[in-house]
Amino acid sequence: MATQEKMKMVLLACGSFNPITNMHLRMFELARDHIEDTGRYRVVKGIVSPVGDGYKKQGLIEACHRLEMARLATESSDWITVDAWESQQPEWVETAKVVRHHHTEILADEDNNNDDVDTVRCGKRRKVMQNTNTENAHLNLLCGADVLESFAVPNLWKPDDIEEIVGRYGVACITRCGSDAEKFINQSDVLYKHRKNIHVVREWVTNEISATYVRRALRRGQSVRYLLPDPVVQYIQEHRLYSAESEKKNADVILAPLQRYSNTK
Ligand SMILES: Nc1ncnc2c1ncn2[C@@H]1O[C@H](COP(=O)(O)OP(=O)(O)OP(=O)(O)O)[C@@H](O)[C@H]1O
Ligand SMILES: NC(=O)c1ccc[n+]([C@@H]2O[C@H](COP(=O)(O)O)[C@@H](O)[C@H]2O)c1
Repeated sequence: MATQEKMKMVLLACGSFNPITNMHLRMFELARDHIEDTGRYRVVKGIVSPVGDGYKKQGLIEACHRLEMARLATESSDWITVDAWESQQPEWVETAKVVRHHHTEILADEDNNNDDVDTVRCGKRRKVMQNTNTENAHLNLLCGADVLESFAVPNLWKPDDIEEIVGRYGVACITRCGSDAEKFINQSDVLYKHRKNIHVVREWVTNEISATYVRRALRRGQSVRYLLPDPVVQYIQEHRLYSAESEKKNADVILAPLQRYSNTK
């Protein structure tokens, strides 16, 4: 019996990463195991995409620091990378747009690879269409169950964006204390419709490392070692990040998506 070719899958995590924690890295490993276990996919890449400063979340420090910490955290990984595109946009970018951007990049990479193969085979450059198996490149948004549940918060997500993310691309959702992903999917018509595109990934070692907790510990001068990769702990110390002052950033500002969608009514 011919073995079916596995489809390539890229995992994209969008978030504040303020700062990136060991749990963020673990999410990638958990999702890769789960998705490869289906026997249908080969997870080839993980992308960390820190949100831009325009998101205006309380306590969000500058993107350049969050990016650098994410880079330090992933430098020893052979499959997780950091991408600066989202954080470099002048305004906050909807997650659906970020997903679209990365999917386009992946397809372009695939085309280039196919092009190269063909160039070698034919000895001359020509436009290749027949080898371009775009069906083969999949991208899932990787997130915690809290993000999935945030789809129900009024004025936070555009319904079309949810439909696009879940229907066209798919989601890998890591369970989180206090969230019931399966129940939420069952209660949401759009998520139920696309339930086959949602991988609910169970974290059996319930783990509540959160960036909020890490920032609080840092403000109190408590150790955050082993919650974050060592080079990230060092970077935070060197740059004296996270203080009572930094936590006040954006305190009186409305979160960018709430601002954008409340104004369009
Ligand atoms: N302990 C955890 N379990 C499951 N998912 C998590 C956990 N921590 C973070 N995530 C997920 O990681 C992604 C990026 O995290 P992000 O930095 O935005 O949130 P966070 O760590 O919860 O930060 P904050 O505490 O500042 O809200 C999100 O999809 C979030 O749901
Ligand atoms: N409408 C949207 O596209 C929308 C709304 C809220 C949050 N998000 C994204 O979800 C992520 C959530 O980050 P936090 O959990 O740190 O708030 C961020 O990347 C943010 O851009 C997207």
